[in-house]
Amino acid sequence: MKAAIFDMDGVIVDTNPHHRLAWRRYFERYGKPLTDDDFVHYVSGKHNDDILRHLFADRTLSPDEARQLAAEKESLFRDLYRPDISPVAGLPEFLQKLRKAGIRTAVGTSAPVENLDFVMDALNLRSYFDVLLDESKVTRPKPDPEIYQQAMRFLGVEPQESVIFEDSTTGIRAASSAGAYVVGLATTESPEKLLQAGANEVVRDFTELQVPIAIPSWFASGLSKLKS
Ligand SMILES: O=P(O)(O)OC[C@H]1O[C@@H](O)[C@H](O)[C@@H](O)[C@@H]1O
Repeated sequence: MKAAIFDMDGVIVDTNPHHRLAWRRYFERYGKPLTDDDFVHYVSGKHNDDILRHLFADRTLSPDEARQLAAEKESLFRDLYRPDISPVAGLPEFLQKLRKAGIRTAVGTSAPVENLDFVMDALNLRSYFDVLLDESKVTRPKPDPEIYQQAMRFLGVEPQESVIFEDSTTGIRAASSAGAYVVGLATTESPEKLLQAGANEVVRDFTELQVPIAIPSWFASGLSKLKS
């Protein structure tokens, strides 16, 4: 493993209960209910354009209208989440170990840059990442693999050298099509759903994970000679 790439919502921060509340209030404003099932199907891990297309299924929004509506919702979300902001359990310690082990790191989120900045700055996490990619850096949102392919390109690693951490079935499909090893975090959806979507393994949070220690190749080959 040379690189660890993280989704943000549901992986770095367990924001989905607050996103659900913000979207629910927002949907109600426009006369539509949002059930928990709807949230998982049409919202979690999706790009705002896709979410708004579901909300306003009866008309086409202009790009300007969509941008303004998304900005309104995200500002409501940040206000709701600000008092509760905290990292997913074990994440800061896990990031410190990755740094020590020389593993390159990135974030790939469908959220706008305002949300990414809000999380990085409030939790003081910026220095742990080599690359931060928000929605504006891609033309095709998840489940398309573009954001993860870009992250690997920036980090200079191959898919088989990368581990991606994701919590939504939409994000897991993106990560798995990018060809990486996928760890599902069961913050938002059930472990069964994450495995079905293509996760290679599922954990509850980062306290369950070990950082592999890099063994120099000369030492590893010496070890295998000793064994044989
Ligand atoms: O790609 P990520 O980090 O899971 O972000 C997805 C989130 O992006 C946000 O902008 C949406 O409003 C959320 O509802 C959505 O879940």
